[in-house]
Amino acid sequence: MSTYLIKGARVVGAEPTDLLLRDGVVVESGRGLDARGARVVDADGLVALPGLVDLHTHLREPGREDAETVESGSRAAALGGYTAVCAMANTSPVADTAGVVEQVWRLGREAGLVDVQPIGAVTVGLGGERLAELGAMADSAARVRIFSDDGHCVADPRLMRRALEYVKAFDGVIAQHAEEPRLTEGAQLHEGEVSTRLGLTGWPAVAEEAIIARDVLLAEHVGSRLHVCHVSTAGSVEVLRQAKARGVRVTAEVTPHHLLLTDELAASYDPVFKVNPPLRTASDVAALRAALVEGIIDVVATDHAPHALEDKECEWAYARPGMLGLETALPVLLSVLGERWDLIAERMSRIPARIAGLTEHGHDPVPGAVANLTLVDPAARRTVDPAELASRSRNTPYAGTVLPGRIMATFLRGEPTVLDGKAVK
Ligand SMILES: NC(=O)N[C@@H](CC(=O)O)C(=O)O
Ligand SMILES: [Zn+2]
Ligand SMILES: [Zn+2]
Repeated sequence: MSTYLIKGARVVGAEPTDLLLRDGVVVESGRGLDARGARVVDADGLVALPGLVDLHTHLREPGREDAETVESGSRAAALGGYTAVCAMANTSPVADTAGVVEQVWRLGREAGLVDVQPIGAVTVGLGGERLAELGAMADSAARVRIFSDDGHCVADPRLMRRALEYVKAFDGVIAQHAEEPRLTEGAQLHEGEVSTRLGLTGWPAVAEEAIIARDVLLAEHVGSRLHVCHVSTAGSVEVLRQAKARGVRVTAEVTPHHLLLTDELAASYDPVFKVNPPLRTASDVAALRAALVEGIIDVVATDHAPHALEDKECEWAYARPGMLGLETALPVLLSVLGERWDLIAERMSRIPARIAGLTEHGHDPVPGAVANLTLVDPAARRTVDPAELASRSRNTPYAGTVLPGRIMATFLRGEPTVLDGKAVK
């Protein structure tokens, strides 16, 4: 294993210090450390953060390797400053057995760019009718702890209750895609002024809020952990606020795009802005930002959703929903929050690592910690160019946008996955 000396990094924004990485661990910190044969990484002006952890990534393998693979998605993640990602189960075949989650887990190990933690499906084939083999997935080599039918809502309250009860045995969590399907049939974008103006069927905020309200009550009733995926409305924030005040074991995530973009973009009819849940209004965006700062929303998760060209470059109504996120998440958060490094570390690394039970992740790079970290240049500004992305897909909503911050290096267990802003393999 190699030894690296990172010179002059501001750990979570503090005064510059050197960090010595050896045998996968941060072994020493302080000013003017002796290189002693270590490879030196100049981090002058850079901020060191604990490696980012994404609770919600679509890697598309197995099944849609044309859109993304475990390897290409892992590379995109490393370039985005991530050291761990949780891979959603809506692959083909669905990750609803020990065999499939172990396959994804093994592909992640082979790629070796980030830790890939598979999420297991809640129901067989995401069909919403029968519980999948949750226990077998938990006991597998992949040690699954998060279960989700993401892409679909576990709409049946009895199944949702049973899933919540089942995962208690191994401190698992159900991550719900909160969408009452009967309220979103044929929906094309957020139900509001813009949908009325365009004459398109809307996806009402209440379809999300009604499921969150039901699920926090179910989680409270059975004493289980619930995680709410991609929260997108001001009303959802209020439901979560009340549940948390009562002590319900609920956590929630928001995506970078729901913190920055609004439904006005749908008026362009450019399917790159089609996503589920849909982009909402400016007042929802403001409420989500405030909730993230306050902690009503616990984490930022990308919902990185790569899609092949033919699934995106078509008419709005036929386009698949979803947008890329891994390579732009931190720059978007910097533009939304500014250089609030401790808050960023909390929402993008420490808390997501805790929710996922990834004990090696989410620790600040200080002596004794596993050397999972990323180095960010906060002074850099970059124009997003889809052609430069490591993802196999091109569906970023930020093409041509100038965003602050650049990830200059990422280390996974002391080995660089990104150096000088480029992937090392
Ligand atoms: N977010 C999306 O619009 N799409 C996701 C599914 C999902 O996260 O619900 C996908 O798998 O493409
Ligand atoms: Zn979803
Ligand atoms: Zn998703």
